[in-house]
Amino acid sequence: MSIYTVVEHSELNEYLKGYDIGTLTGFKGIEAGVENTNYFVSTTEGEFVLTLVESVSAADLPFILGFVAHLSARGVAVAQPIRNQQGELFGELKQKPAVFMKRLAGDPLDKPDNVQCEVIGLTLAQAHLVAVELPADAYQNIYHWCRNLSEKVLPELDEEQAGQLAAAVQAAGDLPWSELPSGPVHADLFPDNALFDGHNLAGLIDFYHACSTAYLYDLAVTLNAWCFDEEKQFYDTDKEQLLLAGYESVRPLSGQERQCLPAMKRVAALRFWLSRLRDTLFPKEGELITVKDPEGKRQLLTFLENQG
Ligand SMILES: Nc1ncnc2c1ncn2[C@@H]1O[C@H](COP(=O)(O)OP(=O)(O)OP(=O)(O)O)[C@@H](O)[C@H]1O
Ligand SMILES: N[C@@H](CCO)C(=O)O
Repeated sequence: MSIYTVVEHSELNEYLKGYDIGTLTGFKGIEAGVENTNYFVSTTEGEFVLTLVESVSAADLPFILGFVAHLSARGVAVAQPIRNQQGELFGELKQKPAVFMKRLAGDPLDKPDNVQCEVIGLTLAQAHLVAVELPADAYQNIYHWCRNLSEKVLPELDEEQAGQLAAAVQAAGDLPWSELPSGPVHADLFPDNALFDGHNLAGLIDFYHACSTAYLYDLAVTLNAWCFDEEKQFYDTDKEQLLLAGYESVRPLSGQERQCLPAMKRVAALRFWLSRLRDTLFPKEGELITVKDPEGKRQLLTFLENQG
């Protein structure tokens, strides 16, 4: 469980006065999640989720929340952000940016099935199609991000892992990043960021990694997260084909994107190996914190490297 910032009843009551979503009837810290503080909030008007944003600064939120609001307005299945009485998508509580979203009905997935993989592929492509309408602000060069973080992490690794990490970072730099179609993307579309009710997708959540970068990177992150079983060390090719088919039914890949996909899956594995290493080696302070195991992502990278 990750609750970095504790909110008292009186503080939430006061904060709610800036919104037109009723008065507080109850709230509870949410166990899932790694990076932000989340509460389920019940009011006289309905059910909401309050996020105290710990992982990015307020300066990043107009892009992130503007992206989510745009997806929601264009009919993509996402949690709808709530505006306050000033029309803003976030305010401040306990000196943290604070966001209200409508609470979705479904549950986060643990192990997706084949149909859910197809649905998520289709939804991801819908998001990419609609993202094209927005300026590609907050561009993130994933290769530079990996290279910078690797410099911090490398001295802490044994020789074998350091060698693997350095080689993977170098390979990430070989991709033709500037030629690949880019725009705003989710960038962290793991199964726990998609709420499903059976096979019905209630919506995508947790856009706090959103940035503008190659759509293919977003697809690779999603493929790895939905199709690779970290416990069994098994990349499910049926799921991969279905997710890709769902995606391409809406947004077919170009020849160049298709050619770059295997290398991009390795970049996506590297990216999350690095962030999990960072969170393990340099943990944030907090009340109750969950850190995911970096080893699963290193093994995924090894698996993908062996595939060639
Ligand atoms: N709009 C929503 N509707 C219903 N439940 C939600 C909603 N937003 C968040 N949740 C719940 O809160 C949990 C944590 O949310 P979220 O994944 O955004 O947290 P986080 O700390 O940013 O996590 P992550 O580790 O994925 O970065 C989700 O797993 C889900 O149970
Ligand atoms: N989805 C990430 C954690 C939050 O970004 C991971 O599994 O490492």
